[in-house]
Amino acid sequence: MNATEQEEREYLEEIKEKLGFAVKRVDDAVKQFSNELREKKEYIHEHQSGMDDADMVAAGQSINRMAFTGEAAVARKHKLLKLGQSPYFGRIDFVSRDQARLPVYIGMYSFIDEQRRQGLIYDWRAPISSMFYDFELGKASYATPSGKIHGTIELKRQYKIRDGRLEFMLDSDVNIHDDVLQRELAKSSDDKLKNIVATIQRDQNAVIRNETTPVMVIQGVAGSGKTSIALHRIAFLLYRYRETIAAKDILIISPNKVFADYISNVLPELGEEHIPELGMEELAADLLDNRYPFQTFFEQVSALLEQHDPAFIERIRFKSSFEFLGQLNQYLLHIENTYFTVTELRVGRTVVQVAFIQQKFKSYHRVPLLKRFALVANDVRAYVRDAAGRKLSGQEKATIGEAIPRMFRLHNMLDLYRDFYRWIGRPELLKIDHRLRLEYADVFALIYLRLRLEGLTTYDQVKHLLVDEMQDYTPVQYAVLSRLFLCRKTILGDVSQTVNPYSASSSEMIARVFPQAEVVRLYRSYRSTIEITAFAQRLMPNPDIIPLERHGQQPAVVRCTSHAEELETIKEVIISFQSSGNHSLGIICKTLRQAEKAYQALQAPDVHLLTAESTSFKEGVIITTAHLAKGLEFDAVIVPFVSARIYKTEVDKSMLYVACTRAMHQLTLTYAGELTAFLSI
Ligand SMILES: Nc1ncnc2c1ncn2[C@@H]1O[C@H](COP(=O)(O)OP(=O)(O)OP(=O)(O)O)[C@@H](O)[C@H]1O
Repeated sequence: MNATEQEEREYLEEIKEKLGFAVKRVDDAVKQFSNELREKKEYIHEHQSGMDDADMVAAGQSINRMAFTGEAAVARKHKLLKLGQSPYFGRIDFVSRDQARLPVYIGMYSFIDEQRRQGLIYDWRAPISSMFYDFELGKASYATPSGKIHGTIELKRQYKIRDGRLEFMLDSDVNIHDDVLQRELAKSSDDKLKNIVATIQRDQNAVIRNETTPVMVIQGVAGSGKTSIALHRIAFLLYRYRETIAAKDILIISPNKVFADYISNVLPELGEEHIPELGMEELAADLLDNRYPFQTFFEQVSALLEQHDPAFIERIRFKSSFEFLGQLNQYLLHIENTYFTVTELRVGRTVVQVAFIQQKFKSYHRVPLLKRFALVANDVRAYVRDAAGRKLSGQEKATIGEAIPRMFRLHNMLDLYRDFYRWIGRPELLKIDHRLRLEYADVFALIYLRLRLEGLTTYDQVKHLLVDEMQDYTPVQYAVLSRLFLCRKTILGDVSQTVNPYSASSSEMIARVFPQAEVVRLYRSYRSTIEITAFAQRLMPNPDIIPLERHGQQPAVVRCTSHAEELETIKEVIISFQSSGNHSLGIICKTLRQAEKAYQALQAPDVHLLTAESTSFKEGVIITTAHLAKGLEFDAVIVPFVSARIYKTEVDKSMLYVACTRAMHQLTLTYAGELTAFLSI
C-alpha cells in the first residue's frame, strides 16, 4: 500500500495519469457544450420569427443553463490542472472499527475515480481530512453528519510535490508538521498572502472548522496567522455549507484596498471565487447616504501623528469607550421619554386628548423613534374620522401629519447628535469644521443614532461577515455592525497592533458587544525569526508570545551621523536586497509625509510608493507607512528615522511595533541624532 518512496513515486505517476484523463474528459465535455450552445443559438436565430415570448424565455433559460454548466466544467478543469501540479500534500492511513486500512490522500481539492467510485484525493476540508491536522499516530476520530467515527491512524505522511515532481516526503511519528512548516516559513515571500493548507496547525484548525459559534473573535499576536486562518475558515464554510452559502454571500470588511489586494489570492488558490469586500469608510458613506463628508481613519491617524493635540485625543478616547455607547443608549431613552411634548390637538370640532396620542406613541416602541410620528398621525386621523363621523379633508389630514412630528423637539440627525453632547454636559467633545466635515470618531456614532432613530436596512444577503484588524474599530462601530449584520461573524485582530492606541478595542471589549462571542487566543508567531520577534517584544512585551524556532540575523539598529548618511545607508540595504534572492523589501515610515520624502530622496529604480490611494500590492521595494503596512509582510524591512525626535508618543510606539513585526527574515532600523527612547534600553 505505497509504503516505500519508490512506490509513492509510481503512485504519483498513476494519479497524474488519471488526472490527465479527467482533464481530457472535461475538455471533451466543454467542447460538446460549446457546440450545443452554438447550435442552440443558431436555431433561435433562424426560428426567431416563429417563436412566442414563452418560447424565447425557455430558450434563454436553456442557454443560461448550458453556459452555467460549461463554466462549471471550465472551473473543474482549472482545479484538475492545479491538482496535476501538486495532487496532495498529506496522507493518513486510517483504520476504523468496521473498515480496513484506508489510505487517505489529502489535497487542495477532491478527486474521485468515477468508475470505481473511489476517493483518490480528499479535499482538505472534508471531515476525514480533519484528522490530518488534529491527530498524530494512534487513536483518532472525526465527525460526520451521522456521528463520530473512531479508529487509529497507522501512518501519517507529508509530501512536497511541485510541478508534478515529488520533492520530498516525510513520515512522522511525533510532530509531523514542524519540519515542513520550517521549510515553508524559511521561504521568501511572494507579493501576496498564500494558502497554508499543508501546514495548518491544530489550534488554527480548530478555528477554521468551528461551525457552532455565532461570533468568533480571534485575538492573535503578530504573525500568528489570523488573516490566513480567517480566509481558510471562509473556504471551509463555503465547502461545508455549499448548498446554502456562495462566495457572493460573504463580506470582508478590510482596512484598505491594498490589504484587500494582498489577501485576494488565497481564496481563488483554494478554488473559491473572489469574495466581496468593503472598507469601513465605504460602508459609512453608504449608511449616511453620502450626506455628510467625513475624515477617514487614515486621516485621523495621520493627524494624530503630525501633531499632539490633547483635545483631539480626548475626543477620540471618549468616543472609543464602551461608556460612550452606554451614554448614547441612555440619551435615546431620555429623548424618547422627554422630547415628545404632547399637547391636545383640535381638528374641526374634535379634540384629540394628550393621553390618546401618548398611548399610541408608546405602543410603537418597537419602531424607530422618528418613524413613529407618521404611524401616530394615521391613528389620530382614524380617531378624528370616527369621532366626527365623516371623511377628513386633505387640509385636515395634512395638519395632523405636521402637528404630530412638531411635538418632538428635534428631527435633524446632526442636531440630535449635537444635543447629545449638551445633554451629557460635554459640548466641547463635538467638533465639526466649517465645511460640516465630521471627525472620524463621530461617523459611526452618528450612524448609530440614525440606525436607532430612523432604522436602516439590514444586510440580510450577507451570510457571513469577516472583520479584520478588529482592534481599529470601536464599540460603537461594533454596535452598528451587530445591528446591521445579523449573520455569523469572524472578527480578528491584535490589540497590540493598533495604529491608534486611543481608539483600540480589545477582544474583551468586542465580546461585550457580542455576548454570544467565543474568543480564541493565538500565541504562536509564524512570520518572523526569533531574533526579530524578540526585538519587537522590547517595544510591546507580551510574555505569552511563542515564537517559532527559526533563526536569522539579529536586527540591526544603524546610527548615522546625518540625514544624508542615513539615506545612503538605506540605499545600500536596497542594493544588497536586490541581489539577495529575497522578493520583498518594505521601507516603513511613521507618516506619509516621511514616506514621500524618502521616496523622492532615494530615487532608486523599482521602488514603489504605497499610499492610502494605492489599490494593489507590488512586489519588490515598497515605501509606505506603518498604518498601510499593517497586515502585510515583507522578507526584509527597513524602518528609517527611528530617532527620539520622530518616535516619541504612544501612537509613535504603536507604529514602530507594527513596522518591526512586518519583517519575516531581516530587519534594519536607521536613525540620525538621538535614538528613540523606545529602543534605547
Ligand atoms: N500554519 C501555518 N503554516 C505556514 N505558514 C503559516 C501558518 N500560519 C501562519 N503562517 C504564515 O505566517 C505569516 C503570518 O500570517 P498572517 O499574516 O495570516 O498572520 P496575522 O496574525 O494576520 O499577522 P498580523 O496580525 O501580524 O498582520 C504568513 O506568511 C502565513 O503564511
